[in-house]
Amino acid sequence: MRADFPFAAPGQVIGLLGGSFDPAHAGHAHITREALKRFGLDHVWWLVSPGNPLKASGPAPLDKRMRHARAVMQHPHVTVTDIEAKLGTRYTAQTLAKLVARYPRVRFVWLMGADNLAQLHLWQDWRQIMETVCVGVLARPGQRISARMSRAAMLYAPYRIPGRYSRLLARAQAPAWSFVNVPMVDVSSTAIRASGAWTSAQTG
Ligand SMILES: Nc1ncnc2c1ncn2[C@@H]1O[C@H](COP(=O)(O)OP(=O)(O)OP(=O)(O)O)[C@@H](O)[C@H]1O
Ligand SMILES: O=C(O)c1ccc[n+]([C@@H]2O[C@H](COP(=O)([O-])O)[C@@H](O)[C@H]2O)c1
Repeated sequence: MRADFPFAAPGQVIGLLGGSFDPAHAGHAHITREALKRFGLDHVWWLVSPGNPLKASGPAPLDKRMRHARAVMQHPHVTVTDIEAKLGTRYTAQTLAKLVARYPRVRFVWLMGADNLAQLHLWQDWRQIMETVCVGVLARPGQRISARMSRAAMLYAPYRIPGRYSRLLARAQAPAWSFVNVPMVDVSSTAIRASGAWTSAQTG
């Protein structure tokens, strides 16, 4: 295994939080800490995306986003990575296929905020994602209803693990997903960008 890919021991359960992180903020850090606890994860890897395939405008340079993400998320069980740039993937289904092949004895759980569950049916090969890994969804302000009524939530309703049993997700067989009603932090990258603070930020 190449040294620039993070280490994971056989049998470990790794949560993957993909995002633009343009910029990373307290909401990302909060759901990551909650995910570690609520889904019984050993570790979380942040996948700082080369660029969301559904977003028209490109994000800030990857190295700037990585530096800032590392400053925001300092936790012994969290690693900030640019794995997708290294793998040459942008679509989550492709990323997961490559990670599963590269780490055959590791269990991956895809993590996302409720807004992403509401949109999941627009992602490339989204059903393949649901069939490949377990999915942990964390509440986000204003998104509870759209997430619960989403196409993904409806179609995969029989495979939902109730939030009170969310720790079972780590050992479940895909398809399986769980929505947890964690306390919410009302922060977004959009709002930070709109404030101008990120454009002028010199991180690192
Ligand atoms: N405050 C939050 N509460 C819950 N989930 C969040 C929050 N902020 C981000 N997330 C989740 O983190 C992941 C990465 O988010 P992303 O980097 O797009 O941040 P964002 O604040 O949603 O950005 P933008 O405003 O540019 O869309 C997504 O799954 C998103 O749902
Ligand atoms: O695979 C797709 O079609 C796809 C479409 C939209 C978003 N994603 C992924 O979803 C994650 C969150 O994206 P974002 O930009 O909302 O932070 C990030 O890992 C993206 O690569 C993936």
